[in-house]
Amino acid sequence: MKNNLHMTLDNRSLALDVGRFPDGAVWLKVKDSLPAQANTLRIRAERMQNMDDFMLLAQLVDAVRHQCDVTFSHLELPYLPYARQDRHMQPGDSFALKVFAGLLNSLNFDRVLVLDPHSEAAAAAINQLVAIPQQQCLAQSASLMAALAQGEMMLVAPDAGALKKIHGVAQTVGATEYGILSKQRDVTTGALTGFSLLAGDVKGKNVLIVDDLCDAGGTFIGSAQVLRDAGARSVSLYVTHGIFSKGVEHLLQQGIDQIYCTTSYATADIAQERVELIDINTIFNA
Ligand SMILES: O=P(O)(O)OC[C@H]1O[C@@H](O)[C@H](O)[C@@H]1O
Repeated sequence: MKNNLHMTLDNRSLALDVGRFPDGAVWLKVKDSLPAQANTLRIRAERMQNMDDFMLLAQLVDAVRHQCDVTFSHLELPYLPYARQDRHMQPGDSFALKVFAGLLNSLNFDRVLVLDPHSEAAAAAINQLVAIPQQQCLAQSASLMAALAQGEMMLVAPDAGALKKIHGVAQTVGATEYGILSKQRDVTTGALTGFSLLAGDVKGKNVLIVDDLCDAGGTFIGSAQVLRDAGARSVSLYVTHGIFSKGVEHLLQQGIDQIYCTTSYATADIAQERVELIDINTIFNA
């Protein structure tokens, strides 16, 4: 079983072992000896996806605090699971982010650092949340920053959610204008319709669509079509969280020229000439 947890106590890294019992329950062990006291516990929980991952985190917190009096506990959670289920969307649906936040809050972290959460609901639901903003993540790509700083690319927000953040990105890269698209999603079926360019002259421009995450990619394939119809020369995509549930080729073959994303969820194996990964270590260390 792969271990996605990393921990330090007062900057000393401690080795962990994880596994699964025959009944399916997961187990975790801190292999190095724990001190009786420490000032700061830091845990990085990478690619958290399911309750096994959460149980391992909870077990790690319990194992450490059982033997060690810790003054401050910080969690780095690059990808926030359930972030998109940020309200009761339909009758019968659960507000999954709130349910998950309740579990996370029970671990009593003094700080929970999350990269570019999907919406403001995350900060409302999770205690002590520190959101690392989209622009701070994007800014760790030297090639992207150079292209944007030289005015070689025009920023585009693909929908209302992304529009809330694009201003911060524009300020960081010194862009004076950006394009705005709109789309509609049927929350029952997930189907996307009604792509349109609301603002921005993209004719002859290299554009960069900026959003928090890419899942199946429909948002960006639809957006790329509209942007190309409006005369865009090339269409690149930046997302903080690359789920790419239909693969990156699905996007690269349907109107997206270049993809940039962090390693909050995406793994190294998708990197290629047209896919640049931004290491989350550089973001957390910035
Ligand atoms: O179109 P796909 O990639 O499936 O979904 C990604 C979009 O769905 C939204 O929640 C995200 O913020 C993004 O705009």
